[in-house]
Amino acid sequence: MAETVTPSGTTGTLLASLDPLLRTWLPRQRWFAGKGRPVTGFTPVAVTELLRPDGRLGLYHLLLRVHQPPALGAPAHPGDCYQLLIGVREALPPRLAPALIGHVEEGPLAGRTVYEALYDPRPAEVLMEALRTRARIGGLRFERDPHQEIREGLVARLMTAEQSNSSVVYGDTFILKLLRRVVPGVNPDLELPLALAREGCPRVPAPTAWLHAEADGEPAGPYVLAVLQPYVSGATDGWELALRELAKGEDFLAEARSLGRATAEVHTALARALPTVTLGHAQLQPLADGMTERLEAAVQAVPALRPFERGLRSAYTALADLAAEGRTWTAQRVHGDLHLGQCLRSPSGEWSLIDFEGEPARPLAERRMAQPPVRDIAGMLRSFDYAAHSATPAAPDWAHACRAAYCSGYAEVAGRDPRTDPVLLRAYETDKAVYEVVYEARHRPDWLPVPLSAVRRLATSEPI
Ligand SMILES: Nc1ncnc2c1ncn2[C@@H]1O[C@H](COP(=O)(O)OP(=O)(O)O)[C@@H](O)[C@H]1O
Ligand SMILES: O=P(O)(O)O[C@H]1O[C@H](CO)[C@@H](O[C@H]2O[C@H](CO)[C@@H](O)[C@H](O)[C@H]2O)[C@H](O)[C@H]1O
Repeated sequence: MAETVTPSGTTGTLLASLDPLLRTWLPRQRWFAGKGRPVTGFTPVAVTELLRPDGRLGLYHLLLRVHQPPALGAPAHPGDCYQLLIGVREALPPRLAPALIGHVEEGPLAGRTVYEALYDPRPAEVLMEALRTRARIGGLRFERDPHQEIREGLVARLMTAEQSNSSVVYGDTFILKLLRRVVPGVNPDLELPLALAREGCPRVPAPTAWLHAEADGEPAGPYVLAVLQPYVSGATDGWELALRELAKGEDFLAEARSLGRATAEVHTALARALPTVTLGHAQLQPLADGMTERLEAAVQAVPALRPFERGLRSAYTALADLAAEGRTWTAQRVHGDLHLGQCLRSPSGEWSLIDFEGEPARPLAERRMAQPPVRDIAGMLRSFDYAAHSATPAAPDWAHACRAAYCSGYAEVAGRDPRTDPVLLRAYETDKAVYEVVYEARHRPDWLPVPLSAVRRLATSEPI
């Protein structure tokens, strides 16, 4: 992509002054995916001046390629591209102290303070105004659904939740998600909600506006940088709600059933909106091989898995055997990373599904592939199990009942019960549990017993 030279200075000098500050600040951010490897430099992909720094405030939009040595055993890589919004002020007021990036020592911004601009309502409102007016600034294209209105003057606040990206809420009316690690091409976080909106599916907030950056010479097309959706005000996510009911000793059957119905509504609409394919032996064998390879890598990383390896492997060979006998399955676009935390319940009891990005660590092309819908169902079944095993004492019967209610709800809408396909379901649930073992070993070792208890069950193929 051609870089946008800022009107009041050159990209080079701006970056030279930011470089030492970003090297220490960037790896500390929750959304920075390259943790554990030093940052050795930056290349600008695009730098756009959104507000010229005057005595009070300046604002830059940056797309930066971040150079790092490759992870051990990984091939050389040009570096991930990140989206940053950098504010410039003479000094930061105390309320913006957590946003500090540092003090610039040299160049045109010498003596100024730079900071993470999303913490500051004013720059966040500049973004909203650009979306509202469908602005074109440098290579940035702010787009809006012409049928949806955005009221002027909505007050912005940054969400403080632990996230892979960053979100700003505007007056309890909209939420803007800024993607942090970006790649050129269609992003399922915009693609799927737009497709669902076209189908009239009410289970996903319909995108109101979005931000693209031109990507000259990139065959995949422009970057998707941000998506604005209606904010589900007063919502509680499914994970919080499930834990709350568990703590009260209450069942979660009606909600689990309703979540099953919501998942099926989304799957049915996606199957109408986007192509479906039939998976036979030629597709299933590599899919089962991929699951086996992930298991082998997981056993290397987490030796506690070793006693179960043989039993878990049998889940994948059973799937490949069925395919070899001529069994086929339909695949379609799916959510790709569904769990209770991705389900929001409005105060009136309606469920919405959010975050269609898929597993962010996987390549875009893989995240956009058609997959058996059971993949999402397996994710939700694991989530009920997670909730039940994080309660004290663990409540396996609670999980069992929720899982059954969820499948029944799904069947009511989709016309097919996932439990009638136990081999496929077990393979996907096993793959997810193995992923979770690695995830917990890396990020939350105290939680490792939760997926390990499922591994024990799945290795002996107990039915759900
Ligand atoms: N439409 C929405 N209405 C209300 N809250 C939302 C909405 N979309 C997202 N959120 C909140 O923002 C959080 C992060 O959103 P998500 O899309 O999962 O971002 P990330 O990919 O960074 O994890 C969610 O956990 C939820 O609490
Ligand atoms: O939400 P993310 O896309 O960042 O997903 C990652 O983190 C999740 C935890 O926050 C993790 O989910 C696992 O723990 C959840 C409870 O905290 C549980 O509801 C999920 O079922 C379980 O998989 C997810 O695996 C990981 O990719």
